[in-house]
Amino acid sequence: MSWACNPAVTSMIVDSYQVAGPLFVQTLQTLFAAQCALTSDHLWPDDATKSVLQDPNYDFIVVGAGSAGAVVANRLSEVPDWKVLLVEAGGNPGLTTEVPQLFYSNMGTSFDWGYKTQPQNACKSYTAKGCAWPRGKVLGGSSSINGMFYVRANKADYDEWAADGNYGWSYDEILPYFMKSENFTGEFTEERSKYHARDGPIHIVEATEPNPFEQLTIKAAVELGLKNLSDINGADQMGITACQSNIKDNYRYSTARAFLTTVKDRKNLHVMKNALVTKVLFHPGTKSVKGIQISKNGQDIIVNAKKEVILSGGAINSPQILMLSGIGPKQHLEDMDIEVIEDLPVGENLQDHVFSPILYAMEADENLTSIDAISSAFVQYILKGTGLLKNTSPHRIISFINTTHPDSSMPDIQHHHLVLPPSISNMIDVFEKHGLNDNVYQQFSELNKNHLVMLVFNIVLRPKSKGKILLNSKNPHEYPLIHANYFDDPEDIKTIIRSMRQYALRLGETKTFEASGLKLKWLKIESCEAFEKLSDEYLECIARELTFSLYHPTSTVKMGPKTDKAAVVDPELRVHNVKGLRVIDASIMPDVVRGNTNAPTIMIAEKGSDLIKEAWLSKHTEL
Ligand SMILES: Cc1cc2nc3c(=O)[nH]c(=O)nc-3n(C[C@H](O)[C@H](O)[C@H](O)COP(=O)(O)OP(=O)(O)OC[C@H]3O[C@@H](n4cnc5c(N)ncnc54)[C@H](O)[C@@H]3O)c2cc1C
Repeated sequence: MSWACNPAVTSMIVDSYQVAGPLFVQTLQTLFAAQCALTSDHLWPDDATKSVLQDPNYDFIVVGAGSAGAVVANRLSEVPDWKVLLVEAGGNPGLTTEVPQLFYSNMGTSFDWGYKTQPQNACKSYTAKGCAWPRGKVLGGSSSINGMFYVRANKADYDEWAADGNYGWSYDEILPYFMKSENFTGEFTEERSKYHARDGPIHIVEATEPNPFEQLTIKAAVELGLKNLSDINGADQMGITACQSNIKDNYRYSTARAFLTTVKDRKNLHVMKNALVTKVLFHPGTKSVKGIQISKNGQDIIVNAKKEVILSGGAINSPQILMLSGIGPKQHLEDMDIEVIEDLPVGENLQDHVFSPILYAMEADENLTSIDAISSAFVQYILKGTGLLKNTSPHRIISFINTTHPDSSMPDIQHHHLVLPPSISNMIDVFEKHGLNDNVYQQFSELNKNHLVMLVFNIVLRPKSKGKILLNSKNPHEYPLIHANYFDDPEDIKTIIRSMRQYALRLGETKTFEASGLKLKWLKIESCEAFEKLSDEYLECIARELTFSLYHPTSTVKMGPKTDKAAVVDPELRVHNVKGLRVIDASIMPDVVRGNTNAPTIMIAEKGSDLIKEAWLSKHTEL
């Protein structure tokens, strides 16, 4: 039982705070009640360490209970004869992961691996000279800390995968797998039924009750010629929309909720938590997988897989585990003193959605985010399930444009619009959490004191720059090195500047923005002051200083046929030339998709699970 559900503990804490006044006490009680209702341990699968130690033999072992791994573990354990072990480095979700509006507050907590990129000619305004890369370390993985935007990306993404020799991955072939996991709760028209389904485990809601800032952003974008889309996951992706989200009854619907709580009592599914998988083990002298090694509480535990090991550790950790196990670039493994099992380009081809924001601000009431306002928002949320905490409004607006071929059905730029009420640091300190340096942070805080700030993200959807993941050492507890290589290819800078000029900067010229009082603002960045304001050089300088990740790293374990020298797994997600090992997560995307990556990762997991069933049961499951 979570301590928040233990009345003896909570009343002792509440009593000791009586002196702080009734509102504070009420807030505390509300928080405890909320934590208990939303995240009590009884919701999540029990830890199976004892059972694993008693009998460390499974048919399938899934590594990582994230967006993909939770799905794979669920789908494989649908087969009653298969004994499945799911191993996760993190533990149960908590209050801040489950309340939608608090999504940003998980950064830098124990729910976040807290990665940083290596210093480079970008992310320059950060104290650490590297960009922050949050990743979920908790059941549900990054789906438990993400922004819950439900976006399937562009049809052409998947048709390109198929055209490159990845049979079975064209849009028409993968659409049923998106629909398989979906429980769409919005209006269900005939057109919608071509793309959406209502029988899957993940609840998808439409963005109802638009906030005034969401409405004005759409209105301004329409003034600029963008189409107002009714379904971002329907026939057309080009335009602007208030995005669908994976939320149910006002709380986050992560893959842990959708795929693990629902089957937590399944006898043939064991979940081991707070356990780090350190390597994949092979039968001596072969390339055939024997099992895995796990580190838990300082103890090494070996577990055997009779059929397969599936890595679902995500785009940073899956390549790390592969390399620690001897699968990776030969020279790099030798440099790390690791015995080479198979020479493959693991960790290369790293792609991410990089962005730089343009700022707008308007004077606004500081009390919006006062402690009192936040306390009453909590009370409202818990008692009635209403108010600002129940969803991600006013941040739900996204748009897609093509900056070189305006009529194309494939975007090269995506925009998010983050709306930060005055003194947001009372609630979520986005800039501080990213580790921006004092100069930038102080200016932002000063502006945000009595101004609402809107950040318009200019996101490069198909970066030409590619990075790589390398081991720092052969110690599995040491973080790998992330070379993001943002803007290595000058085309990416040109694309971001086109987005700023064609969209972000032009928003300020619309009648809608002018009437709203939102005005363009620049933070003063020393190194950019030498350039003429608004010149290409100035905008490039801003992009290299104020660089952010949209947290979409992919493609480090690239899927492709044997003829593709950059590929690590085949179109059935099996590691090339190795027996009994698949990778199923965001790392297998041949190229990052043109949109947010969570729904595509869940689709990959649905299809990957079916490929495993097909291989071992010689038949497809019903779709
Ligand atoms: C802050 C944030 C916001 C985002 N917002 C959105 C959004 O709104 N919409 C969207 O579509 N996408 C969003 N994304 C991206 C999306 O969530 C990811 O692309 C997706 O979750 C990746 O899924 P995955 O299964 O590949 O990895 P993950 O979901 O990260 O899962 C990997 C799991 O493996 C575990 N693991 C790793 N290594 C080991 C090990 N050695 N041993 C045991 N366990 C291990 C991890 O702890 C984790 O639980 C966001 C991501 C972040 C971080």
